Amino acid sequence: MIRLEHVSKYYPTRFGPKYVLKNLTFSVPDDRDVAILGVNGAGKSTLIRLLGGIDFPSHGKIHSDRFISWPLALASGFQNSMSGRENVRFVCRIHGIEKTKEIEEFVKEFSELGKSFELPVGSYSSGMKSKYSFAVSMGFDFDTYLLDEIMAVGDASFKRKCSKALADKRASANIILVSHNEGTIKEHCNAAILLAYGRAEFYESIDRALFRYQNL
Ligand SMILES: Nc1ncnc2c1ncn2[C@@H]1O[C@H](COP(=O)(O)OP(=O)(O)OP(=O)(O)O)[C@@H](O)[C@H]1O
Repeated sequence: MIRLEHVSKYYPTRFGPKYVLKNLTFSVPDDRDVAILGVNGAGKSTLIRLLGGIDFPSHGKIHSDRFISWPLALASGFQNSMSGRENVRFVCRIHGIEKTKEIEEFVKEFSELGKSFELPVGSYSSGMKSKYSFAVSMGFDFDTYLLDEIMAVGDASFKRKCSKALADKRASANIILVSHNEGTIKEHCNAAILLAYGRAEFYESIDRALFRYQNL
C-alpha cells in the first residue's frame, strides 16, 4: 500500500512559498489502478513526482511497500555524459540489482538504439531519448507504474510495442495515471484521486470522481 501522511509541497517563488499540495492524507490500495484528476496547475505532476521519489514533500511522509517506477518515459533523470548502457547499470545499482546484463540487453533491443546504446545519452535526439527512457522503465518489474500523460512513445509501430509491453507488465502491476482524457481514464483506471485547491479526495468509483471533477 502507498500511504501519504500530512504531505504538503510548496515551491519557493519571489512572492514567497507557493503551496501546491496541502496536508494530504490518503492511502492507495494495492489492487487499484488510479487516475489523478485535476485542472491545469492542480498539482498532478507534482504528486506523481513525489510518488516516484524524484522530488520530496516539504512536509509529511510517504510510506510505501511497493516498488514504484519513476514517471514513464521521463527523459530528464539520466546522466547525459554516460552511455545508454552505463545509465542502465547506474539505475540498476540505485535499485540494488547486481545482475545487470539481462536488463542492459533488454533495453538495447527494446529501444532499437543499435550502436547508439554505447554512446552518451546527451547525444540522443529527443525521440531516441524517449524510446530509451521507456525501454529502461520496461526493463524493471515495478509493482506500480507512474504515467504522466504518456502511455507510449515513438512512431505508430513503436507505440504499439509500448502498449503491448505495458499491458504485459500490468498483468502483475498497477498504474497511477495522470490524464486529461476521460476515455483513457475510464479504460485504464478503477479509482481516482481528485486534486482541487491543494487538497485530495480518494474515490473508489471513477464515475463519481469524474462527475465531481466536472462539477468543480
Ligand atoms: N519547480 C517549480 N517551481 C515553482 N512552481 C512550480 C514548480 N513546479 C510546479 N510549479 C507550480 O506548481 C503548480 C502545479 O504544477 P503541476 O505541474 O504539478 O500541475 P498539473 O496539475 O500537473 O498541471 P497540468 O495539468 O497543467 O500539467 C503550478 O502552478 C506550477 O506553476
